[in-house]
Amino acid sequence: MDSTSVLKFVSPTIKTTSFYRVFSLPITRKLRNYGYKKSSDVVRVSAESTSSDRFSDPKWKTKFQDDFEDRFCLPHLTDIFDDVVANAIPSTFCLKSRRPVTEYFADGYLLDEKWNGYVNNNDRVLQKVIHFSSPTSAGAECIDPDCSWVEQWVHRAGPREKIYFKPEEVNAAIVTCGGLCPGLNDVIRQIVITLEIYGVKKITGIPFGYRGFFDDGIPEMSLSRKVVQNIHLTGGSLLGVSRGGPNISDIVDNMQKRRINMLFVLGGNGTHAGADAIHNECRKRRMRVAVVGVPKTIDNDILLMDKTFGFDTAVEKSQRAINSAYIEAHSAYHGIGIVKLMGRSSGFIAMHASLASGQIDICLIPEVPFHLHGPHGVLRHLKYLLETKGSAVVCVAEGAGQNFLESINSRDASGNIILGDIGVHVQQETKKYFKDIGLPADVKYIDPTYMIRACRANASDGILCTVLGQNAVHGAFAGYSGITVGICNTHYVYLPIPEVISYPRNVDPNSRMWHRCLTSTGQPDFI
Ligand SMILES: Nc1ncnc2c1ncn2[C@@H]1O[C@H](COP(=O)(O)OP(=O)(O)O)[C@@H](O)[C@H]1O
Ligand SMILES: O=P(O)(O)OC[C@H]1O[C@](O)(COP(=O)(O)O)[C@@H](O)[C@@H]1O
Ligand SMILES: [Mg+2]
Repeated sequence: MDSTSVLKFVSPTIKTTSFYRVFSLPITRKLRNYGYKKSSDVVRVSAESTSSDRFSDPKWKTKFQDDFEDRFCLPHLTDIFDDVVANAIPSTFCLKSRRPVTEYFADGYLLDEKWNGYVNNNDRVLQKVIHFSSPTSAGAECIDPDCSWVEQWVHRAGPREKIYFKPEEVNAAIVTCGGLCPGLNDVIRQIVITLEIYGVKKITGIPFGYRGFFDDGIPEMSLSRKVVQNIHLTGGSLLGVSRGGPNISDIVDNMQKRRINMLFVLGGNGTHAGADAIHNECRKRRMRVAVVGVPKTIDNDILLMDKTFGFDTAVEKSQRAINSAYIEAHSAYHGIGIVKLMGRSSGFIAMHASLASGQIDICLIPEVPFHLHGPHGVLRHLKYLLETKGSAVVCVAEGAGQNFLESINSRDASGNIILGDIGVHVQQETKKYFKDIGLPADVKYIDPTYMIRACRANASDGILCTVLGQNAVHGAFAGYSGITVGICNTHYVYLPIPEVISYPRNVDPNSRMWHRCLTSTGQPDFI
């Protein structure tokens, strides 16, 4: 396959809002997925397949930045309603006083103070903080063949001094979709508490994901600080979750019927695709509605963020399973422990859990192909480990090695491909291999998936959920819609939904983190 055909092949799946996107990270990752492992390859491929005079334009950086700014511009009620600017009011979210504040404002500021703690609409956060000097640097993400540095700014999250909804007119709803994830209750709690601080009285919980908009048999839940006060002390979602559900038009019909004008949507890529479609449908119908997402993905597979809530907890909770596998393996004669961890298409949990434990000899993730059999295969290395160390522990992400499994050819209610069980497969192949070669091996398999997912959030996720939940409400009051919240280089940001879900975020096999994992496990390439 020549380089041009690679680009042609990948381009339909990529949003090409402009030429400059060709050199941006999404394609870099996509190309790597198609066998171009080094950044140098990526740049070479890209450079060959586009006219090089683009970069000889002295203004290309400015154009790139303008394009970036356009893509990351946040949809706002003022885009479609002319009168909302005039109707914006000083924020009712008071940072400094417990008194009712509206009467103390003049032009949005407390009369006696210059500082008010609000975030200016023009505040920005730098999206990329490393200047890679060469495309061959580990994990390099280059936008041109020289790996030039171009500042890429995204919008800072937080309370604004002007708000576009009168709290007494707000009819807020919260919905949690997809699979469970530690921290869902923490986010629900913070959204409710923050809405109440703004002065909102009508807050509804939509039960069981998008399904709850449709099924009249499932009663909605009225939410208040009193109801949510202690919900973060348990895992799961107070509202329930589900996959699949009604079409967008039916959801928006239902929102209209219920007069919902602020919708907070907690979920992963699928949920966010739904949230963006709801936002667009509301615009089409000229509804004054703010739709704001909070990314929930235990797999950590959403783009542009340091991490998503629940991920830290998942890594922490994995430690018990890994340690148990280690103890079992270590205590047996020729013991092999295998642990399967979540990660449909991204191996972040497996990689981080392996790094954290220091007890893993082999970490297998979807992003890095491997052989089980053969001279360089996993099984041959396990034999070596038994002979040299006496035991071994394997951590495998659920999406790894799917090429070894017969495709089940079915999808869940949301359209996600149902994966084969790679953990069971590795266990069975390991047992068979050692039986065949006549070497005793005591193989133990642990799958802690649902025990991990159902846990309550740990302290660091608890903080992340708190900030994200609060910022979601600030974003809605600020008049944004079709946005989501995230943490970017330790700062909190708002991002347009399409930018974070254009494809799943993956572990970069050329990143320092994956290399660190390899250093820690000591595993060779299994190819
Ligand atoms: N492309 C899409 N457009 C609209 N809704 C979607 C889309 N993909 C998934 N959904 C809906 O979003 C919800 C959650 O999706 P799912 O894939 O199960 O979880 P996650 O949000 O964690 O990826 C489901 O109700 C599903 O029907
Ligand atoms: O059993 P379920 O509900 O289909 O969930 C399994 C999936 O849930 C996850 O934990 C997270 O998936 P979502 O982000 O789609 O909720 C995946 O890692 C896993 O494949
Ligand atoms: Mg998903």
